[in-house]
Amino acid sequence: MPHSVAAAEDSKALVRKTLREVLVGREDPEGFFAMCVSALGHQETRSQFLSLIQPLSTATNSSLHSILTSIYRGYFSKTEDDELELALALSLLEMKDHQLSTPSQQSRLQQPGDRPNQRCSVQLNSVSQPQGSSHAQLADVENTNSPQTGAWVKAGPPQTTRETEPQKSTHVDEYKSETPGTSQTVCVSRLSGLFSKQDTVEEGDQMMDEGDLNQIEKLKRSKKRRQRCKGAGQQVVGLPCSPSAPPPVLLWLRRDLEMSNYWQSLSKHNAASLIGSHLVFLKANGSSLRTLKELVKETGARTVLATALYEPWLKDMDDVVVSALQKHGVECRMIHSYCLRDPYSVSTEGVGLRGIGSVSHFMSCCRQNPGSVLGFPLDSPGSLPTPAHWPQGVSLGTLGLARMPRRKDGTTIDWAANIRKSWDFSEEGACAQLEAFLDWCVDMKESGRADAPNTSCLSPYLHFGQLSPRWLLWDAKEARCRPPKFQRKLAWRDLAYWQLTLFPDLPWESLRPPYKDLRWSSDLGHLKAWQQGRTGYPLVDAAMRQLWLTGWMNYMRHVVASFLIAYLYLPWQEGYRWFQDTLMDADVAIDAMKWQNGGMCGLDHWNFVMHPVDAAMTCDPYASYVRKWCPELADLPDELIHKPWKCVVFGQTYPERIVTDLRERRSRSLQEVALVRRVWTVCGQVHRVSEKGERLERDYCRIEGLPQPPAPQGRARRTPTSKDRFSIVPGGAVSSLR
Ligand SMILES: Cc1cc2nc3c(=O)[nH]c(=O)nc-3n(C[C@H](O)[C@H](O)[C@H](O)COP(=O)(O)OP(=O)(O)OC[C@H]3O[C@@H](n4cnc5c(N)ncnc54)[C@H](O)[C@@H]3O)c2cc1C
Repeated sequence: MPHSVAAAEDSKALVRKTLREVLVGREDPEGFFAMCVSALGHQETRSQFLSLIQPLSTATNSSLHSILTSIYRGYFSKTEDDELELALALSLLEMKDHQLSTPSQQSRLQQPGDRPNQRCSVQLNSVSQPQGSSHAQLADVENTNSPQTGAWVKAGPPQTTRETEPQKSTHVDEYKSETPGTSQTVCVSRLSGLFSKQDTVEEGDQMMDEGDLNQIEKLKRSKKRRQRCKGAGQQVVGLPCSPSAPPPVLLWLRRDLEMSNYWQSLSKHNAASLIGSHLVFLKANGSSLRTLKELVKETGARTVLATALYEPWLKDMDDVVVSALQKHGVECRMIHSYCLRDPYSVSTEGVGLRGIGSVSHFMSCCRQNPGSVLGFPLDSPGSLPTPAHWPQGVSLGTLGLARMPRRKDGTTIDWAANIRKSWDFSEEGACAQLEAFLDWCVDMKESGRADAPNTSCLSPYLHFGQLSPRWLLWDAKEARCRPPKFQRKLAWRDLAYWQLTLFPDLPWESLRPPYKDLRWSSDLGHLKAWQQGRTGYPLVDAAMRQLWLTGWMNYMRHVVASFLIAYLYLPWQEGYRWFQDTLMDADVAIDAMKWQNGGMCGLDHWNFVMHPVDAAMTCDPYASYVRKWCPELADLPDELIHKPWKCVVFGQTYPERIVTDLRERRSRSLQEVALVRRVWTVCGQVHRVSEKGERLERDYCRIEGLPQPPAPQGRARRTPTSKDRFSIVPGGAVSSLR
């Protein structure tokens, strides 16, 4: 089936599926209509919507049918200005039919920075990834009936739909050695690996970092480190395996996947071009394996080096490609770089499972079972040789990574404009940020303040690969910036990936089964208000607006997560998805681990809740943060700005609070948690809490093939009580009470 026809079918299937959600009350009519406009486009919606909803015109569903009809009529009979307003209203609705398997590419909604008269309707084209089973992913690679679900999008809003980057995707870049006498090599790495200094080649006892392609800045200031590397007998290498590197190639594997953030990264720094080479983009039409095989054939490569991916479903996919290549006599070697350690190599042996989920436990595991040593980072090559033959590539634009939504008049909505202003995506930008951080990190105070840059702000660069964790760790050590603390933070990162390898459902399912029984709210209005920074609580709103406008938020992630879960009772998965859609550093494993912990169902769940007002006293005591992101409150005096309801006429300048009974809500939330922790039912049997933890642990071990835990000792984790302080700001990243 031609691709466009398949995509149209996918869109229609999605529409039908969402219609079923409307029927069972899980999606509302406006949301459904918005999704239709986005998925089908204006023309198609105009011509087909009424026939799509025709089955509802029976007596049972007639009221729903008439609601949908009136939305349709209203929408298509509006003038341009009215339409913008309506589109805005529609855009505020979120899809319920999330594709949880991956960071969704949800629609961007109306945001604080948008002026009403800029509102407009859009046609969105983003496409969600397939549901996250490894089979699905493999199917995608192999082009066997991939459940690529087609556009899921919504109409809408003004500057909407930010297609976020899902997991580090399956980009592939390749290098071919043309040097006579050396083995022909294809280097396959993730995009993040491509630009980073992080790829590590292990040879015997040695760990060697693949040099980054354009670490010019780094090269200038890393003599000391280079000497140390050489002094330690390490071999300094540029690109893996071959001194004569082949052309870097980026092979785009996922059909239809839009990844604007990657696009921005790529367009900003085609690293290879700075050192005498350039990046060749290849688009795999349906099967990455086929394209890769063709490239191997074309280049005569006998070795493939690949950056390892850790998401279980992507690893499965890689395994298939590797084994297929090996069958053809191509040697494949996976290079570990995105984390400090290969999460699949971390073992609990000698440490046990008690405390699993905490970073201390994780670090003990790493210490006890060191596995391969953390090598010195190595410098990048000064230049890359030009190959005799360049593979034929396509332009970056052809990959369709950054398709912006369009208005009806055809103009583009550039939702990323503010984000571009906020970040320098180039590697130079990353290095400058790193340098700045290293300059002040010695005096770094862990204050959890929103109004001061108290952390490195490097996570997007770590995510996209302009910086590698190994270099960061090394540089931080050199700069003496409280290395143990910093090392701990990077260990958190690794811990998240370890958890994901143990529990592949981490982004979707509450890890602690009893918590699946928690009753969550489905108040879409609350969700929208939270997403848009219109909850009426200035600290929460400031953070959510910052997130929208810049793709970033730091410590405030804890505040907004607490608010969503403990005060609005919205499922943590909603927060996870929104963060995936909006964060520049959106990372499947870290994001999921943190939201699970915030939702109290993770391995290391939070023992605090950040009260949206009280937390402001410590996070933003002079209200400069709130003044910056909620300018309509800027003139309020300090003592009122975090509680504007005491003085502002609502609805005109600043939204009214969406919930006011914080104390009761918090108390109810605690009761709910206490309840599910007290009793949980499995197969009709009621288990006491005291048995639950052990049972869970044993079940996990059995499922994961881990050794059985030792007999329990010591006290069980404490259930939070209403006497707990509501707004403790723990120092640095959150740790448990343990
Ligand atoms: C609800 C929630 C969702 C989150 N989602 C993400 C996410 O999608 N991607 C992401 O990178 N971080 C996430 N974090 C963790 C943390 O907030 C960010 O890593 C941090 O704010 C990034 O800022 P920084 O680079 O200045 O961090 P720094 O404090 O300077 O730390 C340096 C690096 O260590 C790592 N790190 C720091 N804290 C943590 C942590 N608690 N867990 C894991 N790694 C950590 C990050 O890679 C970070 O860049 C989330 C936190 C919460 C509460």
